[in-house]
Amino acid sequence: MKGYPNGEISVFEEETPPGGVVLGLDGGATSTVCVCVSAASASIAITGAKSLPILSRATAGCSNFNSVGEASAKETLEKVMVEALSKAHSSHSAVRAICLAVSGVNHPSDQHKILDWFRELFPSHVKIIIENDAVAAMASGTMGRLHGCVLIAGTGSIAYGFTEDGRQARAAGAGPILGDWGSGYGIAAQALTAIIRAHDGRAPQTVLTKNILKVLGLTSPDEVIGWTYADPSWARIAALVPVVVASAEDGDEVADEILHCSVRELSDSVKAVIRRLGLCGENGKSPFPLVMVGGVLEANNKKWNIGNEVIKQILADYPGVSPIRPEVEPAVGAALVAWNQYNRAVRGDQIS
Ligand SMILES: Nc1ncnc2c1ncn2[C@@H]1O[C@H](COP(=O)(O)OP(=O)(O)OP(=O)(O)O)[C@@H](O)[C@H]1O
Repeated sequence: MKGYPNGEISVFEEETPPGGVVLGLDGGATSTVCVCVSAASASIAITGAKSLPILSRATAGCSNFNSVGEASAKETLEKVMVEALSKAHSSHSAVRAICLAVSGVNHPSDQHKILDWFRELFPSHVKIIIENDAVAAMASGTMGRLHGCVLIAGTGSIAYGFTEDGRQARAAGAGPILGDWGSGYGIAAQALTAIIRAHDGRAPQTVLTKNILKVLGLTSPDEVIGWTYADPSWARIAALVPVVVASAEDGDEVADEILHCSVRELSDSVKAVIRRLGLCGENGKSPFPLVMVGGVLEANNKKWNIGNEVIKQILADYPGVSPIRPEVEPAVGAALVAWNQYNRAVRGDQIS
């Protein structure tokens, strides 16, 4: 996920800030980002409550253990935390809380596994929160509050929801083989399939053929077969979505139908989560936020705006939805979750 302003990164000349630091991690299929922020409760007031002042930011590769294996995922997460701490002139002993929001965390056993990796690295009083990366995306739009729904559509897609009493539900996000047709990969895979079907005479001709061949530097649909086998990585395929959008905007019905299918899939995923959690209340109109994240939803195309079409479909059934497009990146959302938990615990201690 790209293009967030992320606020100013303060150059912290001194040692660890008084009051310690918290870490927020967003671990995705493409990259992992860790931000280090001051744990002090005054830090939000300083920034006018829009975000947290970021002391440092570090990036690394994929940390989804389903994709790269457990050893590599652990090494990546550890490396990115060490780098963020070092850039903030801080150390493990200054850490007060961490939120690791990592793709691939789908079950309590995944949370236990990752907790086992890091429990010994930090003092025992450090609060370590392990969540799916959708949690970071949600929190990036709500100042760390976990209530409402988040829809992510980048290379992959997932809808995730949270009730105020802590229940969670998700829909889609099972990967391209298990039908995430609303994702960037899903859209592009359908477009490539449409080219092959048209070439065979099994489906109508489409301008997608000319447009995609041009972008890939190929001359015949037969060559598309070799192109996909050469490197079937999800992000490489998903990168073709802008060609599908441009073809639809030029009036191609096949491309247009693929985008409509994506809108249906994405809005159906959100609606399923809303229904299962009862987020819309008994009258169906209770207000709740819907955070929208990812390249497929964020793009501001000439005519075809997938994000806006998804919002329209959801509002038609659930008028209480307030769409939010976050101004900070998901790693900052993860830091807000850790910051909130830590400061809530500190306030609790002060009261008791
Ligand atoms: N103008 C556009 N309109 C629609 N989609 C676009 C546009 N530009 C880029 N995209 C798509 O956005 C997707 C990438 O989004 P993003 O960068 O959020 O994904 P990612 O972070 O790599 O994936 P994930 O969130 O699944 O880890 C790709 O499918 C890309 O083709």
